[in-house]
Amino acid sequence: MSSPLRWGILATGGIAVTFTKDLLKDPSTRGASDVKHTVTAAASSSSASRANEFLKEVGAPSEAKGYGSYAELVKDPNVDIVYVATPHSHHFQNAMLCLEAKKHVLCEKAFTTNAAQAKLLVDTAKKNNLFLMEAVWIRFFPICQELRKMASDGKIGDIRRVFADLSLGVDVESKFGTKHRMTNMDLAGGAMLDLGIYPITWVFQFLYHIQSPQHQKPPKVASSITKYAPTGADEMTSMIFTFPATNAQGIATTNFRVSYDPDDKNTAGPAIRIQGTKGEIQVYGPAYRPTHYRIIPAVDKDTGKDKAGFEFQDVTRDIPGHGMFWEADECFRCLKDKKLESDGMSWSESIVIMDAMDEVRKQNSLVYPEKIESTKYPLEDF
Ligand SMILES: NC(=O)C1=CN([C@@H]2O[C@H](COP(=O)(O)OP(=O)(O)OC[C@H]3O[C@@H](n4cnc5c(N)ncnc54)[C@H](OP(=O)(O)O)[C@@H]3O)[C@@H](O)[C@H]2O)C=CC1
Ligand SMILES: O=C1OC[C@@H](O)[C@H](O)[C@H]1O
Repeated sequence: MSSPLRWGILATGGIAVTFTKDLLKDPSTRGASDVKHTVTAAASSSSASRANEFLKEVGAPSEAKGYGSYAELVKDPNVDIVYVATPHSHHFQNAMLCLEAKKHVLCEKAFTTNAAQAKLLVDTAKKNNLFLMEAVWIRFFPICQELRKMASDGKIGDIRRVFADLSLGVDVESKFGTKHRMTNMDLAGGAMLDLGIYPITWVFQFLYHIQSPQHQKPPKVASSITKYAPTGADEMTSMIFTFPATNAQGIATTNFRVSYDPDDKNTAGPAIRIQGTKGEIQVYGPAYRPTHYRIIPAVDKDTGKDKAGFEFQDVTRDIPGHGMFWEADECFRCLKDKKLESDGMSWSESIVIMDAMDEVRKQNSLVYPEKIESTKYPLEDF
């Protein structure tokens, strides 16, 4: 495909601005010469003027159209793919709108509110021969690709355990209150769907994704949730995933009240530890935007002799922007190769993860309002 991929942006909130600015960066600044992106339209559910304001703010081409409804956006013949950037409560309805209008979709995380909705999106994409991907952007960071390759090449031996955390350390009452999308159950608020998806992704990258197909079995789940009493959203969630083919364990935690990095200086240590029989990979920086890793070789505990066969390494990888362009580049490449799904974030893996999060919610009686858990499409008055 030599012409640019033409993006439509559905919603104009915080992440839509960040993503679109990244998308419009010159690909050569990240060393990519095979991709081209443009923005041809954006829509805001509030007004066309908000959409036009957004297009100006992100520096979109002057011909890009601003719409006052999502329904108009998906009818635009100059849009190839839609980036869905609404709260997770709305992903199912919004992504269905796009797929039914025969548009390819990149849908923000968490994919949907439950696995049943995710399965329906996948069925609809398949039926309509469309590309669909959950926007778990870190999967496409070169640093993550490098670490997955290193681990699958056996550098740290058999991986037995992964610890991963993404916790904010905020005063929930003053920072979010009850209406913010992070705590509002009507918007599928809560730590797990918003933040927990990252530690879960780290666990899955190493204990599921890089495993051979016969080892890619859904994990057994044990979990505990503490709720934010005023709304019932989860504010502290800890999960243990045991993968049946290897018996390896992934411990994923997320928490609004304490931080993975309380002093913003990494004094607390790595946010992620990938532990193998020959050594350990430690990842620093927030789980959603890692920039730095260490590899620690293991020694034999009895003899003190090296077990690893490699030296300690401390590596920093700069990100030439926010880092969201890499997932957009993946969309371009998949479409160029006529692939409906990405190997980096496959449909089946998104569904296995949604299933695991459903199980965490079931174990802790965490239920969202019926309307946003519904698999009916379209839902009136949504
Ligand atoms: N990948 C990443 O790094 C990040 C991803 N996210 C994900 O992106 C999604 C959106 O998050 P974020 O941009 O921070 O959220 P914002 O609240 O900033 O924006 C959400 C936008 O969705 C639209 N919207 C439609 N219906 C509603 C509704 N009922 N309530 C609120 N907004 C609505 C609005 O746009 P309009 O009025 O134009 O229609 C709104 O501006 C979430 O799913 C989140 O998980 C968020 C932050 C970082
Ligand atoms: O995806 C995300 O990553 C960054 C966080 O600050 C944000 O809440 C979350 O949605």
